[in-house]
Amino acid sequence: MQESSEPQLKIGLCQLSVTSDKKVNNEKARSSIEYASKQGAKLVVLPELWNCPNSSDFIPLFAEDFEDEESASSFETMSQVAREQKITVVGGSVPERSGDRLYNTCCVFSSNGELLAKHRKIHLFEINMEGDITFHESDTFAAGSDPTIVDTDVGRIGIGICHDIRFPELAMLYRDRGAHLICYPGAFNVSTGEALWELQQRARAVDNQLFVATCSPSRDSAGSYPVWGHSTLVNPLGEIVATVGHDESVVVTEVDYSAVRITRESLPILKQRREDVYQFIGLNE
Ligand SMILES: NC(=O)CCC(=O)C(=O)O
Repeated sequence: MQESSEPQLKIGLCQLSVTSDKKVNNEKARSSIEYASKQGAKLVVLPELWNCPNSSDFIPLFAEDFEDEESASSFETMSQVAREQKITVVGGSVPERSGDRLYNTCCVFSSNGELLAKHRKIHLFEINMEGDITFHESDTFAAGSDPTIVDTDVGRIGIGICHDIRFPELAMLYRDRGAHLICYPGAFNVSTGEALWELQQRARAVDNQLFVATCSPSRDSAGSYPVWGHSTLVNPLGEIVATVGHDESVVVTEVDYSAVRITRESLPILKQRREDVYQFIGLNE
């Protein structure tokens, strides 16, 4: 197992209140990253759709073509602040425009501000709970089709966005490729959040014996989408290291990568897998 050169690091989870003013959102992201950095964080995670209300009216207007500096103020803000603060940024997600498509995209920046990776949300959120919530993310966004695993100054990180957390196969793939931390910027909703948000994080962490970090917008964010909040860090035993309620807040906490090795040595479940017994390919056909 390849361990990070820095086995202990501080991570900042920036649970931001999203407004309908992109400039304000960019400034909030900047100041929350600066704050986390002052507390010693070497890695920060921003929320899903932190620069834009989660609503089909706003998303096309706020979308950025990352190749075009003029349209990409959120992209540029993340790159700049990463470089200024010498901090790795898992940039939550922002709407990305590529040709005539929109993607829900997480950009990861190195501590010198270089774009290391771009994750386009793979599993778009679809829900129909009668009398409660209906949401069809695929009405607005196209789905990505690539897993994203990225080598940073602070270790090898797998990236998923919100609903991606419900698919254990993606987390297993990241674990197989050597990730010791999976970051899921997310915005679970209040109808599923209480029962499932923490459970999904702990399940992905405990099954794969790695850290899971999540970061959500706060409940009072603009738009009609009811956000659960509760940004959290979970360790490889499935324990909550730090979490927060639904208000705007920056959580700075510690990731101790040695916990991955210790957990895997003491409970070697990953070596006990019986792939001769369970084969999934073709199950749905
Ligand atoms: N933004 C999302 O993908 C929401 C996912 C969610 O709330 C769920 O229950 O899944």
